[in-house]
Parts: sequence; structure tokens; C-alpha cells
Amino acid sequence: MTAQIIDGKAFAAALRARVGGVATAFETASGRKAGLAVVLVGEDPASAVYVRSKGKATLAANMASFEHKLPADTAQADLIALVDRLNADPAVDGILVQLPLPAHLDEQAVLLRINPNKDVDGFHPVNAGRLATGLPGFVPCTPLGCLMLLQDQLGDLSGKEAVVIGRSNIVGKPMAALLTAASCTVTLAHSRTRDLAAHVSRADIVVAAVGRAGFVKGEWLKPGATVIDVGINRVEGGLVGDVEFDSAACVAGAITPVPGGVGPMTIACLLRNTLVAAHRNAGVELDEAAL
Ligand SMILES: Nc1nc(=O)c2c([nH]1)NC[C@@H]1CN(c3ccc(C(=O)N[C@@H](CCC(=O)O)C(=O)O)cc3)C=[N+]21
Repeated sequence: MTAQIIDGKAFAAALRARVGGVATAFETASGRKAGLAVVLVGEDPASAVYVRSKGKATLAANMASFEHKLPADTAQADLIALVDRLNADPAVDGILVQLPLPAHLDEQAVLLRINPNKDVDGFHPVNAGRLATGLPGFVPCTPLGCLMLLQDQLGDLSGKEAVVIGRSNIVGKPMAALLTAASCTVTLAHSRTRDLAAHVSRADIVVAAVGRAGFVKGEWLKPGATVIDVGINRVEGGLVGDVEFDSAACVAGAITPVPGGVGPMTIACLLRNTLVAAHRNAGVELDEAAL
């Protein structure tokens, strides 16, 4: 093995500590805590674990956490009514509706209902449009965390060849937009891409977000490439990413592990986005670049 292991867990802990410090200053300046509301519909055990760890991290960063647990058979109108109440609540700066929702609910309609200025997930089409056009808004937490790890690892990304594998609204598309804004030459690959290995072999940066265990092989990589593995796949024996770790670690210059890579960054960036929302909502100034 030659690759450096990118310690997302440690980077996320440092980010959460910085957020906690600024959150304390925000409370002094505004007379209230920054607040995050998390809505969980149904009893999916994995979702319940994530929601609990988000709540814990929110409190540890000196922010207020509001958890709303609704039964699996919640009606669309009741979920929309809750979103409306959270939109109107001045103690709530950020709203996260845990996905996926039960199949009878219209996910798109719920996301559209969230006030874009409280949309700390960055899933509202208004925020997708802001990202695409370079306006200030909210960037989805997972790709934001990936960008931070890449900039920490490589410094200026300008001119680098980046291949993003996966075109979801939550990871692939916003990741491609962020790398484009950072002046990379970006290839957005997906399930219909022909000769993916040839694209990957030219990349200085590979971001894998396909949701298939061990899909990206080490032999595809350019020696020294930086590999960001967004995948979280449950297999016999634990969690694995979308990159075949052992073969990739022999070729890459640096690689994120699963777990302990991108996952912890997602939660740290959620706290960061919530704190940014609080400053904007309260009209308190913040040097966002320093967070
Ligand atoms: N509206 C919404 N926003 C989300 O951001 C959102 C969501 N819905 N639904 C579910 C996914 C998943 N997600 C993760 C967050 C943290 C880890 C994480 O911290 N993982 C750790 C440990 C994982 C474990 O041990 O189970 C790691 O990779 O090291 C993983 C996954 C956020 N999501």
C-alpha cells in the first residue's frame, strides 16, 4: 500500500470544533442559539441512527436541536404542515427532512416546501440553481465535505482533471458544479458512460458516488490520483465504499476510507450550513471562508 489515508473523521472533528466556537459567539451576538430541526418519518433503523448522531453533534456544537419523529403512515398534508410551522419558527435556522421518505409521500413536494433560506441540505431547486450560477446559497453537505477534503489535500484545484462517477442531485451533480467552480476540468460519468476506466485513468481527482460496493478498481487509476469514496455499502463484515480499497490504495496518492472518510464530513458540513443560515437569518456578519 502506498496511498496516504485521508482522515475525514479527524478533519470533521476539527470542523465541528470550529463551528462550536463560532456558534458560541453567535449566541452572544444574537441572544439565541442557532437551531437545526430534523424531521424523521417512519422507523427505518439506519435513519434513526443518523438522526440521533446529528442531534448529538448539534448539541455538542452549542446549537439547538429540534427532533420531529412522525409515524410511518403520516399523511402528506401533515408533513407539509410541519414544514410550514418550521419555516415560520424563528428559533429554527435549518430544516432537514431525512430521506428517503416512505413510498406514499411525495419527496419532491416536501423539499420544494422548505424555505430555501433554511434548506441546509441544499436540496431545494433554488439552491441547486444558486450553486449552478455561482450565487450564495446552501451546498449539499456531502459534496461540500468532499471539496473541503480535496482542498486540504491538494491546495488549489485549478486545472486538475476530475472525474465524478454518479449523477444524483444529492452528490454527483453538485460535486461536478463545485469542482467546475474550483476550475477543475470535470467529467461527470454515470451508468451509461462508455469505457469508464479510460476516463478514470486520466483523472487527478476521482469522486465515486455510485452506490455499488467496490465498483471502482485500483487498476483504473492514474498513479498518484486523489480518490474520494462517497459510497456507504453494507456488506457481510461491515461497511465498504464504492472503491475497491485494497487495489486502489496501491495506486492512488491519497484515498478516503469507509467508514471514517466522507461520512463524518457530511454531518460536520450540516452543522456548518446551519450556523451560516443562522447568521444570515439573524443579520449577524460571518466570515464564511474562515469556517
Ligand atoms: N435529508 C437528508 N440529508 C442527509 O444528509 C442524509 C439523508 N437525508 N439521508 C441519509 C443520508 C446518509 N447520511 C450520512 C451521514 C453521515 C454518515 C456517517 O457519519 N458515516 C460514518 C459511520 C457510518 C456507520 O458506522 O454506520 C462514516 O462513514 O464513517 C453516513 C451517512 C446522510 N444522509
